[in-house]
Amino acid sequence: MTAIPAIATVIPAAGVGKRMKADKPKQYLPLCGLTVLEQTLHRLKQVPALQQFYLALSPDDPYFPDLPLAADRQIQRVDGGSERANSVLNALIQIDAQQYPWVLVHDAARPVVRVSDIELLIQCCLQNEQGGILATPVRDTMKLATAENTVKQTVDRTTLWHAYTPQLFPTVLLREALQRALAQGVAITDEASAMEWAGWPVQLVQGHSDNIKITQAEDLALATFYLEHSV
Ligand SMILES: Nc1ccn([C@@H]2O[C@H](COP(=O)(O)OP(=O)(O)OP(=O)(O)O)[C@@H](O)[C@H]2O)c(=O)n1
Ligand SMILES: C[C@](O)(CO)[C@H](O)COP(=O)(O)O
Repeated sequence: MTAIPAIATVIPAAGVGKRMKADKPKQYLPLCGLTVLEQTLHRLKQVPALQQFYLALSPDDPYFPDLPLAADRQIQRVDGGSERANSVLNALIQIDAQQYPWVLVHDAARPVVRVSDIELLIQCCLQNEQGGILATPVRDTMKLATAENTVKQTVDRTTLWHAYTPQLFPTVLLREALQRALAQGVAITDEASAMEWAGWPVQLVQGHSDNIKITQAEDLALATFYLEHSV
């Protein structure tokens, strides 16, 4: 077993949840007696290596101060940005990379992540000294579409994976990669895409597909099922 150092955690939670079409951002919707954000923090806090949490919130977020989490001294609030990548970068800038050489980034909107999968990701990355992400191989037959939405061809699925969070990288490398990629206008949908763009290897660590992202209304019912059946 590799010795695990303290790891900083960034939680992007500054989105508005357009696709959810609710009366508040999805991270504040109720899920099994807590908010989505609280469920996510509850999972992350069960991992002993995760010690300091940088929570990126909209600067005018009116909901967070009412949660008990607001009094949690392990949580540092930072201002979110216009896109997810800007929110993550704002948090990375606050982290002392000497104290926390590795940083784990996890969406507030993924409340069902398994503690054992987070621990597996940490173990694989530290053991191989290489950043990585939780992911699962695609299961269905995959099609490449034409502009007219007809099938151009069937794609080899053996090399295709779904990318999830958490994603774990050396703090300095991720900060530099994100800064440079954003400055050059590269489209960055997750941390791995910045690291790939900068030329760093990214491991795929197989997790579980119940690590869903709450995106649309029906996802809440599925997350409720998974939480109630305590995966
Ligand atoms: N400017 C942004 C946009 C998103 N996020 C966060 O990034 C995670 C994943 O983003 P997504 O699911 O796209 O959330 P939203 O942007 O809120 O959703 P939508 O695209 O439907 O508006 C969420 O925890 C969200 O709060 C963020 O911190 N800052
Ligand atoms: C980071 C992410 O959750 C990985 O699956 C995802 O990229 C978030 O953004 P999306 O636009 O909802 O895919």
